[in-house]
Amino acid sequence: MKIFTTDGIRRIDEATIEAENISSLDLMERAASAVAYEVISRWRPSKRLVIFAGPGNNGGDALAAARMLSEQGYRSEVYLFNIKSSHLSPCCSTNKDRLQDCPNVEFNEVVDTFNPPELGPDDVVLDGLFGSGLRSPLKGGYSALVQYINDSGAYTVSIDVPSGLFGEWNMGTDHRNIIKAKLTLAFQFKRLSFFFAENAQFVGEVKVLDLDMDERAIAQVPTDFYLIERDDVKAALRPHNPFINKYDNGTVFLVAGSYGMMGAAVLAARGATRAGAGLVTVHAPRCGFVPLSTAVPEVLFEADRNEIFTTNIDLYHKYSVVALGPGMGTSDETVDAVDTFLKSYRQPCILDADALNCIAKRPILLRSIPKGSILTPHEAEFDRLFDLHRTDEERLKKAIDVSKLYEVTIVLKGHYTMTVRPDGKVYINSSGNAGMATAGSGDCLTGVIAAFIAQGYAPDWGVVLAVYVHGLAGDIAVEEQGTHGLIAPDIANSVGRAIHSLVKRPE
Ligand SMILES: NC(=O)C1=CN([C@@H]2O[C@H](COP(=O)(O)OP(=O)(O)OC[C@H]3O[C@@H](n4cnc5c(N)ncnc54)[C@H](OP(=O)(O)O)[C@@H]3O)[C@@H](O)[C@H]2O)[C@@H](O)CC1
Ligand SMILES: Nc1ncnc2c1ncn2[C@@H]1O[C@H](COP(=O)(O)OP(=O)(O)O)[C@@H](O)[C@H]1O
Ligand SMILES: [K+]
Repeated sequence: MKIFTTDGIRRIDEATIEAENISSLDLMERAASAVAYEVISRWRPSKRLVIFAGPGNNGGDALAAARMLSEQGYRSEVYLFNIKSSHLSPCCSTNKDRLQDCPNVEFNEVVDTFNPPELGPDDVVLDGLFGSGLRSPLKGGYSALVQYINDSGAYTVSIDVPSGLFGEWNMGTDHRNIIKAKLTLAFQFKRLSFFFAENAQFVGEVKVLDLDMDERAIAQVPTDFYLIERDDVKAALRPHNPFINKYDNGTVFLVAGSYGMMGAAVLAARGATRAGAGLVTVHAPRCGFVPLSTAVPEVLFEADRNEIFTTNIDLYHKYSVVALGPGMGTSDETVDAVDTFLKSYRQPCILDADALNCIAKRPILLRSIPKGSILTPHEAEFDRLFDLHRTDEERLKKAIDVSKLYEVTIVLKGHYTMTVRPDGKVYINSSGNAGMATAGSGDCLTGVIAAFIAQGYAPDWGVVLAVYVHGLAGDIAVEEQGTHGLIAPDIANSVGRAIHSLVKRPE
């Protein structure tokens, strides 16, 4: 699913109006009736409803919803903010007029002074102050109003977006000036800002309301942001050819593990084999031989010269894909080995965990990363490489820049893992759960990504599929273990089932 910018959504609104030969007011009726329906399906008419409407079309939606709710027997107190009678948008103005004779509506137009109503936790607030037309962070009286609503404890339902929140970037906006919705009723599309952890406190539960926007415009309006969902992955996964042999499924060379961290190598290897790699070789220090051959007997072991950490990454065979990092440690000798490897290996590779930490210890190595490589940092690893970032938004912006600069794909791991490609496209993952915040789950992901690329999926798309599959494996495993009990081996062992549930069976 495409995630559009505010500008893109405006273009789709306009295209819908033109294609269907309707007016903005008609589209607003559609939007408002979807909002009213949500209110009716959640609360009884006796619920106290306080509606705040701004001067633009977001306010128009709120006024139209008040009228529709009144027709269904809901009482509401409505506050329309038309400060100094400046101007209402035409649709807002028409809906103000239409509201005048409605029963059950206590209408107040705030022109200069605002006497706030008493609000408490038993009340429902409908927030139609500002939507996608917000031009700058709220301040002054609006800021005070937002804080008043937030402090009241009322159940706040935001129309389209929480007022004060921009659809994309919110750097520099004081968080006190944004409505904290319990429920956001987004028109047709989620917004990019909804996916950043720092904004979860504003958007609350998100429900997307289908306004039946013009399909052609949705297909044609460009965007750089995509939400990856089950159907996208299902359409892309290939079933096995019955005559396949293991080499057709690709070979993975995994450099992972060190004394005390062999579990990381085990999890990465298990992720790779369960995701369908034909043959997996693990290069690890000698101390890894017994744990690896016991825990994952299906993989080959290649011993480093050193007993406890990796010091020499030599490739004696050609592999479909090479992945470095899980549990490797960052001893000086390992940093040297990563350095030598990056300067001699010219194929794209996968760099995770300690491979990234080694590069962070010697940042000049960033320039030696083969073009087309895939980096899979969690937020601390990313910040070690590219400076400290306070928010997911800042981190994503930086990832977009460095992905272009170094021509690498960056998988920013988190609740919504974002895969950032050098062409500026960002793929937001929708699978996975909080139970996956457990040691080793990222190691498993490295193996899954390696396996997808080894099997011949184009790396830039294979990585997106692998991230989804890994999250789905977590979702399958959490059904049995719950979020508290989930551990990384559960995820690795569910990867096969995840793929099995997605692959189309041959007819
Ligand atoms: N397009 C369609 O067909 C449909 C659109 N729909 C709905 O329309 C919404 C977008 O409506 P919109 O474009 O009118 O913008 P909106 O968010 O109401 O705000 C604009 C007003 O706020 C003011 N203002 C802005 N920033 C401010 C600030 N910092 N501080 C103070 N004031 C500020 C701004 O003032 P101005 O900049 O003009 O001076 C203007 O008066 C969208 O989210 C959805 O809910 C649906 O009905 C479906 C059909
Ligand atoms: N709250 C969460 N919701 C969804 N997925 C999560 C959550 N927390 C972590 N994950 C996923 O689990 C993995 C954790 O990776 P990472 O932090 O590298 O783990 P480790 O280093 O212990 O192997 C990532 O794929 C991440 O997207
Ligand atoms: K709003």
